[in-house]
Amino acid sequence: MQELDEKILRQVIKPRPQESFKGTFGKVLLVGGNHQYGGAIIMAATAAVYAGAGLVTVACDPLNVTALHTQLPEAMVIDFHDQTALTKLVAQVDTVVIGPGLGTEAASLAVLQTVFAQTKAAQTVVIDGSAITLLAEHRLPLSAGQLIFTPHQMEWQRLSGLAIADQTPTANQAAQAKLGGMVLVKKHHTEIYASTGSWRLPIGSAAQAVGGMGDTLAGMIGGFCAQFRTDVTQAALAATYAHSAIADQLAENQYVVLPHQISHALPAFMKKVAQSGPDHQIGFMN
Ligand SMILES: NC(=O)C1=CN([C@@H]2O[C@H](COP(=O)(O)OP(=O)(O)OC[C@H]3O[C@@H](n4cnc5c(N)ncnc54)[C@H](OP(=O)(O)O)[C@@H]3O)[C@@H](O)[C@H]2O)[C@@H](O)CC1
Ligand SMILES: Nc1ncnc2c1ncn2[C@@H]1O[C@H](COP(=O)(O)OP(=O)(O)O)[C@@H](O)[C@H]1O
Ligand SMILES: [Mg+2]
Repeated sequence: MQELDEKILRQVIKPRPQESFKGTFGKVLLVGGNHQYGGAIIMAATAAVYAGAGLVTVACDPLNVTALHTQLPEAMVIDFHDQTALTKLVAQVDTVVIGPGLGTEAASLAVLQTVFAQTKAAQTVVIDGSAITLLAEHRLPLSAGQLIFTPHQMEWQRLSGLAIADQTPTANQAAQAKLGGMVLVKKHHTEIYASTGSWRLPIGSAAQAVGGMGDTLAGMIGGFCAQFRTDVTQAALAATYAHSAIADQLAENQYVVLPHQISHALPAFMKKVAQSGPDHQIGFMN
């Protein structure tokens, strides 16, 4: 297992080409946010927008639209119960993030089935939160897209069948091989498994143990994969590293770090990375 380090940031986050427009930087659809968990999809969408995705659309329960637009007017929105609109939109995006606050009721399952059935091999699909729990409960046919699973340890237990105590690197790698795609087992020192290797995140702290922290990571991964799509694995690794690197910088002066603070810090952090040389310590606050 390789230690992930700061180099991954510079490998992925480059100065933007000036000959460009919003379409150059990718289209992301985020699906989730039922009646109970509107905050989750707002945090995920905020992360995708602040990470630099060119166009961001949210498919959620219409109850959350006013709250979403109050925080994030940059995002477009559709009702996730509208199967026709959802199907049409899935076909138009590069990346789908599904699961933050999706819930596990019948309507949530129908939404997940539509997204899985409509996504194609060229698309990246980030599967988080309730989508992982639903998948573990219902054993659905998987999406044809490039899959990135982002379970916390209990979600990984549900999906892989490995009890938390048995989630060793060897067992996790074998479970990833069976599942396909990329798997981030989120915890203190998150582990990432892909068919091309495995990585351990050596940074991050208990200041991040706040609801919504994973929703924010899922949105960041979506934003990075859509924008830096030449290598989706590298993009997901860079997003994971950036999420905790920003949290560590904020935690120098804060007892807890709120998920939205990571998103709000992203543009300045990414600017520093894009203009930094190989020996430069990246600190967006200094
Ligand atoms: N503001 C919002 O709208 C928010 C909405 N959210 C949305 O809620 C949905 C449900 O997601 P969820 O993660 O909250 O619940 P679930 O999947 O039942 O897992 C919790 C169970 O697993 C256990 N557990 C063991 N190890 C663990 C570990 N390392 N990390 C975490 N848990 C661990 C844990 O143990 P316990 O805490 O009880 O000791 C408990 O028994 C999902 O869609 C998500 O996006 C949230 O993001 C919050 C903010
Ligand atoms: N003690 C900790 N040390 C480092 N990272 C942590 C710690 N606690 C939580 N995190 C990080 O916070 C995120 C939590 O994800 P998740 O449980 O899905 O949150 P939520 O669903 O509430 O958004 C993960 O990225 C995890 O690695
Ligand atoms: Mg989560």
